[in-house]
Amino acid sequence: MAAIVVEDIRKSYGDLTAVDGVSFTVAEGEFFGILGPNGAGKTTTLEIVEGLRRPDGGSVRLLGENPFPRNVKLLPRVGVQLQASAFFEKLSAREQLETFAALYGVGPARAREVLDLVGLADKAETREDRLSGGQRQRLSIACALVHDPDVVFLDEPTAALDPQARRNLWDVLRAIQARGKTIVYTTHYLDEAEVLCDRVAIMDSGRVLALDTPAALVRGLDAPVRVVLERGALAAATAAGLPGADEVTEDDQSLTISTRTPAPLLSALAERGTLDGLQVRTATLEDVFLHQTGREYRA
Ligand SMILES: Nc1ncnc2c1ncn2[C@@H]1O[C@H](COP(=O)(O)OP(=O)(O)OP(=O)(O)O)[C@@H](O)[C@H]1O
Repeated sequence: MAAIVVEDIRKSYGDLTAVDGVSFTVAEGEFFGILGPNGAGKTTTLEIVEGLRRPDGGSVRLLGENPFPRNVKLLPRVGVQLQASAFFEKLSAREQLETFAALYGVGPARAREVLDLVGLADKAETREDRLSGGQRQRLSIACALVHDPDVVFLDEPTAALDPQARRNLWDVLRAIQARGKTIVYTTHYLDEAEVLCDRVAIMDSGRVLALDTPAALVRGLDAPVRVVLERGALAAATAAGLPGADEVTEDDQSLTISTRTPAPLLSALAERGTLDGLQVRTATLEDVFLHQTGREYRA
């Protein structure tokens, strides 16, 4: 069953069209990513689906309900983490969560449980303003989960985190999905969405340019595999003569062989003993973005 059905939603702010006819469906238990550069319309789309904004046109069904205007039937079933989180002043992580739990009519035991889930059990008694950026981000996700909602919305949960904190948070997000939750999240990190999401919608200028599993989007490009060698490992002319080599390019650092048949090329390179430092690169979601828009992806 679909957890979310979005049909042709639109939203303008004055002359600016922020969301320009967006449609998608999210299945129950799915990890769905809305991706795109800054200003693509991700947050506006998410806020409309959450019921925080009224669309100018189109329709949204969230767990079978219309989320706007504020639909109280949905509140116990939906968890929302906003881009800018607000906490109660001077409370510890545990007290924050117990307060949120109480607002939802949930007992304090649940606060402990979600602290564990987001990996903050050892910070339970630390005041929110003394947590690191990554820990605060995890606390705000815990607040969105405290009432055990079925659908969780996260707006850029990994923005502004260092790489290690980002990866820790990935484990948290995977643990949430493993509990059967539907997750809808926005990000401008395409590499991250590629590893986390079941399906992604790539947005730009208020529209969905592409929507599918990351693997299907990349496969659909039918892009060659690039085999990268250190410069000097092989002469360009020799590389061009190898079986499977379609195109050879060189720069100061490396020699790149494009191929659509990597197996014979890699065995020819192995026979020559040139595998040291070799890298094999396949297309990524950034290439999908380039293909769709004709411009490089800039988060
Ligand atoms: N309340 C508002 N009033 C006027 N313009 C807005 C408002 N909110 C968003 N916009 C504009 O609408 C466009 C889409 O914004 P939105 O926040 O939805 O994009 P986004 O993809 O989430 O970007 P970001 O990653 O920067 O949050 C942007 O050009 C933004 O400046």
